[in-house]
Amino acid sequence: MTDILRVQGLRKAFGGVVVANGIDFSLSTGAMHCLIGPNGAGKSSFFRLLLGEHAPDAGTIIFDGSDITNLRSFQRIRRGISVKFQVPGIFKALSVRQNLEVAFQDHLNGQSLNTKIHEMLDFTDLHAEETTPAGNLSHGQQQWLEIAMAVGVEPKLLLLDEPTAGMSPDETRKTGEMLHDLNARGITILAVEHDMAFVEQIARRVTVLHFGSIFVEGTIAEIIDHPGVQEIYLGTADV
Ligand SMILES: Nc1ncnc2c1ncn2[C@@H]1O[C@H](COP(=O)(O)OP(=O)(O)OP(=O)(O)O)[C@@H](O)[C@H]1O
Repeated sequence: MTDILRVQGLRKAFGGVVVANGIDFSLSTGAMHCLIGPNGAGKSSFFRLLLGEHAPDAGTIIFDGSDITNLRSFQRIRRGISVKFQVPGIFKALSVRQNLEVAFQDHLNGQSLNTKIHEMLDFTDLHAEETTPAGNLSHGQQQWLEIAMAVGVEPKLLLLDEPTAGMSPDETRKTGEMLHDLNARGITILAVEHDMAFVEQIARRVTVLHFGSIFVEGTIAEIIDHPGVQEIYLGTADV
């Protein structure tokens, strides 16, 4: 299987704070992968480096066979990277439909735009809320709308930063099913997540980030049993 993403020696510091300390990371095409690590490990910074929101001090990012290290964010998005950050990125005063229109209007128009909107309303189970202002949706529905906005443009790689934060157990389970569905449609998924039950539901492999470096990678069972991982979560590891 080919790698959709290959990161080598990625480094970034803000003054004395090193957020990426020579990250080497690969992601197979079609993977469902989780990135975990204690608070401040550098997970969100890693996403911002992948998306081009931070310029790295060193290292390379190869996406889908091309070096994208020096591309701007919009160019990376155009090549097929889509992201949903933790902070909701929906327009709360606009209706569900209008949010989807805003997300897709640069890529689709006319009947194809309408078809895609209906497909995404089905996918999120939000048909009944088509004209509801997005701010009136439940927390889970807002997150699903944003996932739909991120995937309607048919990305190759979807980055999700804590997609289930603040969700009820039911909403979390449903989100896991939606991600499996997207993965089955061919979208590679990399998610930052704290909820280990959710990690278990979606991830085939897990990478642990600690102090801006890859600490260990393995199956969920290997990660849960890894004594070093337990230590870094307890804050006693000397890495
Ligand atoms: N723009 C910035 N300038 C200075 N320091 C930053 C900047 N962005 C992040 N940091 C610092 O880098 C470290 C890593 O932050 P980051 O948000 O990437 O971690 P995280 O693993 O996503 O944490 P959490 O799980 O709490 O979201 C933190 O100490 C943070 O304060």
